[in-house]
Amino acid sequence: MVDTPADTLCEQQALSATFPPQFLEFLQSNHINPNIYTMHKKLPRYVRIVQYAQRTSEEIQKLRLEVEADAGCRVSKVPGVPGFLEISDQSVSMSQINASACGDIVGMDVSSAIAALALSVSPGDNVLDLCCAPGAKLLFLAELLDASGACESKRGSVTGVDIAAHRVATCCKQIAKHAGHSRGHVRVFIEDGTTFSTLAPRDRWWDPNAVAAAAAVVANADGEAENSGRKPKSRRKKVVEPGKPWFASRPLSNWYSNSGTELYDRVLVDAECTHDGSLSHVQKYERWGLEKLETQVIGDNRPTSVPVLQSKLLENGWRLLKVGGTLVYSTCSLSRYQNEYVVAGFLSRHGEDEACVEKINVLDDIQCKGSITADDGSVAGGIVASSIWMPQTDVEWSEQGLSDKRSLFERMHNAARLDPMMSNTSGMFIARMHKLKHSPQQPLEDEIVPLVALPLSARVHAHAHN
Ligand SMILES: C[S@@+](CC[C@H](N)C(=O)[O-])C[C@H]1O[C@@H](n2cnc3c(N)ncnc32)[C@H](O)[C@@H]1O
Repeated sequence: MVDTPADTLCEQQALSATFPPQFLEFLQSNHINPNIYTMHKKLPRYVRIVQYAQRTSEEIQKLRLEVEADAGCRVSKVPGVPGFLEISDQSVSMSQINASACGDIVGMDVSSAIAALALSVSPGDNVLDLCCAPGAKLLFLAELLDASGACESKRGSVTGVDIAAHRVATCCKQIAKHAGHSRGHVRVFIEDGTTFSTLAPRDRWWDPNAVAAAAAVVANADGEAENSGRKPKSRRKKVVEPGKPWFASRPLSNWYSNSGTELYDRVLVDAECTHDGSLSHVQKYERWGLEKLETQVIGDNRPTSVPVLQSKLLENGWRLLKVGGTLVYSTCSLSRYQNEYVVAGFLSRHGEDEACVEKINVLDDIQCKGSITADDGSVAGGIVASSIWMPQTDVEWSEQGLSDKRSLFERMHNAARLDPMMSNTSGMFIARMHKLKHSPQQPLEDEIVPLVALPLSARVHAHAHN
């Protein structure tokens, strides 16, 4: 069904009436188009097929048809994004799909998949996920690593870090439920990603004979890791404690008794943000009470404190990355203060000989594969990325006070935005960075800031309403 301009206008007016004024002001001061929230019902729902690489094409086709029958609408594969299905009707609930209850599929937006795929995980990589909970990307990365042949090469690991204990508990539960074979590579820490310093597991730590033992590790509902049966009772239960990792696999925990010597090959900084681009996140507040949008999304002066946190997470992720390695910085915010200005601040501390923002090849692949086509030949859409934000004219550069900073924006032109108004996905910013050499010296704590802070007037305003 095609919307008329009158439909769209009504939706926009309804939005202005429903969102709390402070949230609308936050959108305005962050240059975020409020109309993105009219897209939620128009976008498809995306799901990921768990353990995709281990399934035959016949099994995948059978699963797709089962999901289609339960959903009662068209379900198609997403071109260029292996293992993802698109359910054409966003209002379909996961609870009505049997494959979800059986753990064969999990809900995950394609924008998140693109952020993880942008890392280009290769066989044997040691991957660090610095803001990992509740674990959607971590699980996907573990599967990608497994599918890349980690099992055969006996190398590779995924290390998750998150500061929020309750979210790590959910992450551990997800690993226990869905990671299957790939859990043999995973460990998770409750720690502050801005100071996390544990190095990657040593090369060739992994013993295929121990995979069965890894399967005996489960996480209970409180986020406690248990080893079933084998150890004396006194040692059986390990509560996940700050500073101590929860191991999804015994071989990895055996390794941990030795100290790490390696930096990471791949680092994902899927940073804490105001989640304003995640349409499903904002949608949840319709059930929880829209007034909570103010306290939880923009309360505690978050619009100004979060970009500083993001800059510190990015800086620490970079410190832990090998020369020759790849770091992906992503957020599900569409605020330039949390995206372009954070990356520009980072590039101002790391010269062209140290850091280069690379093309996100997977986006090209997805976009060139074009529209999503169902088996019946009908076209459902297609994923389209937008360029980063930057002033367009000389006047705009000087108005923004960025005339002498152009080169920083030019250096990041390969980063991308997924804007729900045109991307056919939820909102996401993705920058993929290649490390050319180590920094001669680490920046001082108070130097680690975004290039531009939220203007004072907007800051005072957000603060005055708290
Ligand atoms: C956007 S969410 C991450 C989503 C996750 N990557 C996924 O795909 O499921 C951001 C996460 O950052 C975590 N976080 C916030 N501050 C942090 C810090 N200082 N160190 C590590 N994690 C932090 C939050 O607890 C939250 O789980």
